[in-house]
Amino acid sequence: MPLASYALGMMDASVYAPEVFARGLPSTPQSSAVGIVPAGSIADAAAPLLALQGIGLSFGGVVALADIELSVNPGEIRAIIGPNGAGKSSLINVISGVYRPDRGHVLLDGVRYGQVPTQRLAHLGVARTFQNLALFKGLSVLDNVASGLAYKVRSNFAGQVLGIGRSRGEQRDSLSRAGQILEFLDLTAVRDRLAGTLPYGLQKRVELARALVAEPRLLLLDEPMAGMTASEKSEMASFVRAARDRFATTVVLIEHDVGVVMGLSDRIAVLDYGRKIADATPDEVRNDQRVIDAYLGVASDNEDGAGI
Ligand SMILES: Nc1ncnc2c1ncn2[C@@H]1O[C@H](COP(=O)(O)OP(=O)(O)OP(=O)(O)O)[C@@H](O)[C@H]1O
Repeated sequence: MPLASYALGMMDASVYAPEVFARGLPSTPQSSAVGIVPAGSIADAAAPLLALQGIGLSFGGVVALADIELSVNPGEIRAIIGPNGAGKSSLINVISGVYRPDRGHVLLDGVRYGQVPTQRLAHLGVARTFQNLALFKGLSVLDNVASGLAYKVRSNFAGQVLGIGRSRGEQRDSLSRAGQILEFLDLTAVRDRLAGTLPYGLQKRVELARALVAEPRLLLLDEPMAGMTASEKSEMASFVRAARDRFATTVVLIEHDVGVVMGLSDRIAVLDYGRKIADATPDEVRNDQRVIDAYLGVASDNEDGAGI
């Protein structure tokens, strides 16, 4: 069985959306496929791509998020920063449908959604990477990236195993799209290597490629530069910016390296004890006394805060 078929066979192959093979994604998610609920009005052109309204989330007695409002415009690179325990991971898990908030709503293009099974997230036009690498280490780089398109495959498992009919065409399309993304992210030289044998920084870039291959409307990056060297971080920042420019993808990222965040983001939301204490441009955030007291004054004393 070809490795790509193996990867595709492990994924949800129940829904196929041929339009996503073309550049640009449909402006309305496939609500019937994912069980999302229209918010009551059709999104207008000026609406943010992502809106969080009054989000609250607690774990037992611990308030992780309190009354969070966030509005992310199409094509924006938006960072979420804050001290340890501030609520960053909780927020990205709410946006990506892993957690259902106790209060409030998440709207994508004006359409509300709640808890979404991970394999359904792609149908909303949302892709994410993970803080800890989540690649198929025993598969090639090419097959890993092609697996980012598995949710579109409509052929059945037998077709994939035998490589016949519609399945063969879908596989060819997926591998061809994966090859293009690898070229874009300067990974062609390692396309046939097993993902698990690559240096850590390259594996993080392969994860970015897998998330990008479906040209998501919203790309969520969970600490994309964690564990990287300074030069790898700056390279990754360039690729994230290039991806936004090329695919008009909106990016929301969590990142501890404040120096990288300041250089990469259009706007930055700062969390502290589950509350948003600032939401502004990098320059404004850098000079915000509340942010300095809660975070930057501390962050600049450690390695991650260098260069703010
Ligand atoms: N699954 C969970 N169960 C119980 N408490 C949790 C859970 N996840 C998060 N918390 C708590 O919610 C608060 C916010 O945590 P969260 O991980 O979202 O913060 P963070 O800003 O991502 O922190 P870090 O930078 O250390 O990753 C913390 O007090 C944390 O202990």
